[in-house]
Amino acid sequence: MSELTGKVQTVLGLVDPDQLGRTMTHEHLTMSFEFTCFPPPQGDEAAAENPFQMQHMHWLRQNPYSCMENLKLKDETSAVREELLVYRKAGGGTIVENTTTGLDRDVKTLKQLAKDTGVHVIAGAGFYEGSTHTEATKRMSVEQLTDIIVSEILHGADGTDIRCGVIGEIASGWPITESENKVLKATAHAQAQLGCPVIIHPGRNRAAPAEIVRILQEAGGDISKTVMSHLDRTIFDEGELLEFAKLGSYLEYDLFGTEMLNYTFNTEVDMPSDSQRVKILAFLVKEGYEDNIVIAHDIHTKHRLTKYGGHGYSHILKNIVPKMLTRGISQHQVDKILIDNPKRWLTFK
Ligand SMILES: CCC(=O)NCCS(=O)(=O)O
Repeated sequence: MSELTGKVQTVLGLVDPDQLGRTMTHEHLTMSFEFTCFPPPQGDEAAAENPFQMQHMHWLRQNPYSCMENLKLKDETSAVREELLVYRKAGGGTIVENTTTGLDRDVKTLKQLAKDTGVHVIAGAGFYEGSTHTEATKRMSVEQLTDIIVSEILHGADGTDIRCGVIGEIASGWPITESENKVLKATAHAQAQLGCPVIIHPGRNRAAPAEIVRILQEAGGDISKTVMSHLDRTIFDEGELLEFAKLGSYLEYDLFGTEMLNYTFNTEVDMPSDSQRVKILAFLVKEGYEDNIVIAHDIHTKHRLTKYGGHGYSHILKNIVPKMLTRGISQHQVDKILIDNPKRWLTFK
């Protein structure tokens, strides 16, 4: 038993799990994604330089990662503050903010946003994808990486006393690199010490989620306290999804609000629509996985903010929940997905 046992750790301190309310389990409130910038489609070079105006929004929705300006969510703290106030009004209580080292994590801003808006914010410990690992990170042993993650939860992140309440998003590409493998093992070791929640961003390959679960399990991780993110763009076959679900992690559909034809990160992938996402949730519920589902928007670019005509952090509460209720998911099951499952996951053992 530690002082964390039975509690949830927000950027403002420990809270009773019952205080969380409706929770988006995978969002970003401030981060940089400039390192992912892709060249625009041929002939569209000028479009990537367009100002953020209504007439350019359709292009941005189709090519979100080809406009450098779009990748600087960190410049939008005032807009995000306004959005969080709307989120509260819409019935939201908590946001899990998964920005880890490599994405320009800013826990001081998270703390200020939580104070200003009354939304519980839970910050993420650990490291993003291998391409963002510094040479020093790559040289570290699993033990050194574990110590850093544990310290971000017990003492504070980035030279502050602001403590993280979840490990992740811990990200890997495909195939998993040596450095990513060490970070995954360190994640499992830290989780075994602390009894804390973990959230994973798998590589964009259907084999990635199960491979990561295997690595975590072999290193002593607790899969029942682990969220597997981004299943919307990773596993498409229903049989494969059920095979993965049997492994016991939380199953996260977290790209609600994104509808794009050409998914630059993996052009083989047909990104589902929100209606298709709801259909998959209904399928998982029918198959008995209502206690494992969590959902979110994973906002990580500017164009998804309502300030720029995007869907914002309240889209699920305002638009997706009513749709779920018309597609065979009961209010009780919706409450499990938005309240009970996140609460159970986020509570330290
Ligand atoms: C930092 C945000 C992030 O990693 N988002 C992942 C989006 S996707 O891989 O699912 O397209």
